[in-house]
Amino acid sequence: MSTEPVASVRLEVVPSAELLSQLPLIYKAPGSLSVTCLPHHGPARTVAASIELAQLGYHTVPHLAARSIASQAELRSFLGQLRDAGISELFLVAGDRRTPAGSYSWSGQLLEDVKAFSPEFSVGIAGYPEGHPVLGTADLTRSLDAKAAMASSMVTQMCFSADAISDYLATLRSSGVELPVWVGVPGPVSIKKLLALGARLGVGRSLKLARGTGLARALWRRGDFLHYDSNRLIREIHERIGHDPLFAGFHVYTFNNLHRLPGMLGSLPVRKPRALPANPAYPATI
Ligand SMILES: NC(=O)C1=CN([C@@H]2O[C@H](COP(=O)(O)OP(=O)(O)OC[C@H]3O[C@@H](n4cnc5c(N)ncnc54)[C@H](O)[C@@H]3O)[C@@H](O)[C@H]2O)C=CC1
Ligand SMILES: Nc1nc(=O)c2c([nH]1)NC[C@@H]1CN(c3ccc(C(=O)N[C@@H](CCC(=O)O)C(=O)O)cc3)CN21
Repeated sequence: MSTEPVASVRLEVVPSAELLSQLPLIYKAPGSLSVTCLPHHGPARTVAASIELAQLGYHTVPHLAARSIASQAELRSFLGQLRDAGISELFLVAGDRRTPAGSYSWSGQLLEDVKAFSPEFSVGIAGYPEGHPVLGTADLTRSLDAKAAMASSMVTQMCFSADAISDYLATLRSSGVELPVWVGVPGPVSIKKLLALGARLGVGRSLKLARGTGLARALWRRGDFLHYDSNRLIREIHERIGHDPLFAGFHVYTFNNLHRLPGMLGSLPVRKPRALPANPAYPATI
């Protein structure tokens, strides 16, 4: 019998009208989804889309960006709507809004209120295997120390290095953080978009690293400089940390580039569903 570990997968999607009609065609419920909260969208859009996706039967994890939440009253209202839709897990992050919309300026503050108002939610927080372009290591460590005890899991920022992720898990463990880690990897996306978004989101260091390693090799082997295929990176990460008890699975940043997802999901080293439905979906479901 193979001792090869299997992984779970979760897709990160951006809320949009097309998503709700197109996603079910290629990724079947009850797969897991993580729904972004971008500054120019605002949290109400994330909440509304998450509720619709949950109603379609997905395990849905809305992002709540602290700096985009206007007030405690707004937070209570969002939590009530999400709970009523059967949603039980959130991802809390500071968010990229330059000026906070209300009194929440970082995710620890938001986490405290979520736990005070609706302790039944489990909460994921962000992790940075390669640091953050603006926040220093001391800031990140302080923030993690403050949040870890209230959190149930971590999602890592997009990263192209299996070594960096493996080292990060070791650092977490040595600092006593034992949260299950969803490892954030890019999905199949055009190189142009990846570079543009990466620079804006602050994953420049990772991208620079990737040019010399996994990214460049993957592109070269495929003879395809237009699209990035993260299967190789995923395999490398899986080989390195697939057996680690802290490894929760892959969090795939899809950027809603759905048409290339089937090929990627089909080749992931993921947990297969126990019983295949009559018209099998891609096996990348939990
Ligand atoms: N990893 C991801 O998926 C996402 C990451 N982000 C980025 O991550 C940053 C940090 O988010 P968390 O890990 O939740 O950090 P956090 O909320 O735990 O904050 C860590 C420290 O950085 C400070 N800080 C956070 N955002 C700041 C900002 N925009 N300007 C000035 N100081 C700030 C906080 O006051 C705190 O001292 C966001 O601001 C954003 O750049 C945003 C959305 C998603
Ligand atoms: N700093 C930071 N902020 C984030 O929001 C973020 C991260 N990092 N790291 C990982 C993921 C990736 N995220 C993103 C960011 C942008 C798009 C995106 O598609 N942006 C489009 C606009 C989409 C729209 O308006 O509907 C763009 O062209 O900017 C998707 C996911 C969210 N997450």
